[in-house]
Amino acid sequence: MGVAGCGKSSLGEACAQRLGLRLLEGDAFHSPANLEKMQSGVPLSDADRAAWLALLARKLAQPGASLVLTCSALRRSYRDTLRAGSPGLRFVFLQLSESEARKRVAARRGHVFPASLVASQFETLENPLGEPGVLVLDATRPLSDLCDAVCAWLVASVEA
Ligand SMILES: Nc1ncnc2c1ncn2[C@@H]1O[C@H](COP(=O)(O)OP(=O)(O)OP(=O)(O)O)[C@@H](O)[C@H]1O
Ligand SMILES: O=C(O)[C@H](O)[C@@H](O)[C@H](O)[C@H](O)CO
Repeated sequence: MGVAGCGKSSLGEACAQRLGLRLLEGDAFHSPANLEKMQSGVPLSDADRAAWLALLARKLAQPGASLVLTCSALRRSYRDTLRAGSPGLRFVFLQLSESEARKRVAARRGHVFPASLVASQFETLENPLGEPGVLVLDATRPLSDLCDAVCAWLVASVEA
């Protein structure tokens, strides 16, 4: 989880590969209306995100589902929607400054999400620190370090 550009897709893919889990790209499940809204520079509202989060929660809660999901999950209530049917769910929060996020998003070409929307991501973001099952990582660390940290955390929590 985290704002646009924090590295969810990059780290999600690396972890899924390392752990032999399926990767579910949350962004692939946005409705055409949501995609169009973001593309035209309008931030999504709670109402816009509700059906998307409910769909992702259902996917996570499918029996036998063992997967890595990339999802912005910016607010506590959004994370609680995802947790509802999946009590073992863990979140990795990739923490990045607004200026670094804007730089990363602006450097991407052909992506639906414009750099002008980065500020709204930070206005919506509620830091998950202190919620159950959360690992906070500095998103500027090298990808392989981040992947090591996630895997070590997961293994430790399974063994505990
Ligand atoms: N640990 C990292 N260090 C440096 N650059 C990174 C790191 N992780 C990702 N990036 C770069 O930052 C950009 C955004 O990464 P990525 O697409 O994985 O983020 P995201 O959170 O999935 O973004 P979005 O939700 O907007 O699709 C990419 O150009 C990627 O190569
Ligand atoms: O909740 C949201 O506002 C969205 O999920 C965004 O975070 C983007 O889809 C994503 O980051 C793509 O760049």
